[in-house]
Amino acid sequence: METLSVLGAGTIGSLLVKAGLSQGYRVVATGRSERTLLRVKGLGAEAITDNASAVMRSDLVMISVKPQHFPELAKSIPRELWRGKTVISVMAGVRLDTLRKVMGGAQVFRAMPNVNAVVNMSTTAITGEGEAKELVDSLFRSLGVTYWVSEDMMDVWTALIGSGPAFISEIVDGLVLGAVSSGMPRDLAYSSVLDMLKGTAENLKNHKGHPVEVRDNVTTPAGTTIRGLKAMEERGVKAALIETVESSSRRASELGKLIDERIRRELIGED
Ligand SMILES: NC(=O)C1=CN([C@@H]2O[C@H](COP(=O)(O)OP(=O)(O)OC[C@H]3O[C@@H](n4cnc5c(N)ncnc54)[C@H](OP(=O)(O)O)[C@@H]3O)[C@@H](O)[C@H]2O)C=CC1
Ligand SMILES: O=C(O)[C@@H]1CCC=N1
Repeated sequence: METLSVLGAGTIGSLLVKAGLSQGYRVVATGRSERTLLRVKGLGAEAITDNASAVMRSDLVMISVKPQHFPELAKSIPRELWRGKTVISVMAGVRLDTLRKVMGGAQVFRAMPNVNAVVNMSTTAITGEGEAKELVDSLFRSLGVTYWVSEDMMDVWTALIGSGPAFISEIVDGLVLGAVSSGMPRDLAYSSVLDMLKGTAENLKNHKGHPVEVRDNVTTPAGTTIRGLKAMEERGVKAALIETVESSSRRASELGKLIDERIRRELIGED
């Protein structure tokens, strides 16, 4: 049985632990706090604090600490331990080039799943090269669907798909509040808006054309929809959504640069 380690078994790391277990790996997970360790133990993984030992014992290593914690994590693992390992980072922004600087001799991939992995509906982008490609793909397929993309798509993917569930949740909350404000009980509004969201996604997928065509099919002249659309235009909802993704994507590349600079300075000794 092969061993997979998950360094940083938090929100996403725990889902990676579940994926590893479901694929038949022996899983070693790391964390700092008792709470994190207890949670992954409950999932059926071995839980430890020693990252170096976890890497040493595994064939496949997933890195799921926050990007800001990566330099500290990297410092705690002797470089020679990475040789021959397959490593998958899910950290936002941190580039393959930066990871390879730290993990010379490893086969390195980046993946960007989303929290919908909790219901096996993650939409995961993966980038990287090497013979482990199929193995990496099948791990993430156990959490939903996968797309292989070039690395220059990863920052915008992180914004659109990684952070996307937060943006959609915010929109859902706004719609529900609108219904409550118009007299509908909250529970009814919430459950019906989720069904409508699912139905709209299926409808758009089936339609295959541009989403504005579906919008126009709903919009009766002088009817109800056009009044709502006008309010959206007046409040700049579309512009706000464009800026949401742009801004979030800029942050991903900013994080990537910051971590790269820290790795160069603190681990490679470059100025
Ligand atoms: N949340 C999301 O929807 C997504 C997140 N990501 C990426 O996943 C990564 C993790 O995010 P998320 O799961 O939300 O964050 P969490 O804070 O939930 O998880 C990070 C975990 O890392 C652990 N950790 C930190 N430093 C160390 C260390 N030195 N050794 C061992 N464990 C350590 C923390 O342990 P402890 O709690 O014990 O301190 C924590 O459990 C990020 O890089 C993020 O960019 C990617 C896609 C989606
Ligand atoms: O907010 C973040 O930085 C992470 C990356 C994608 C989702 N959550």
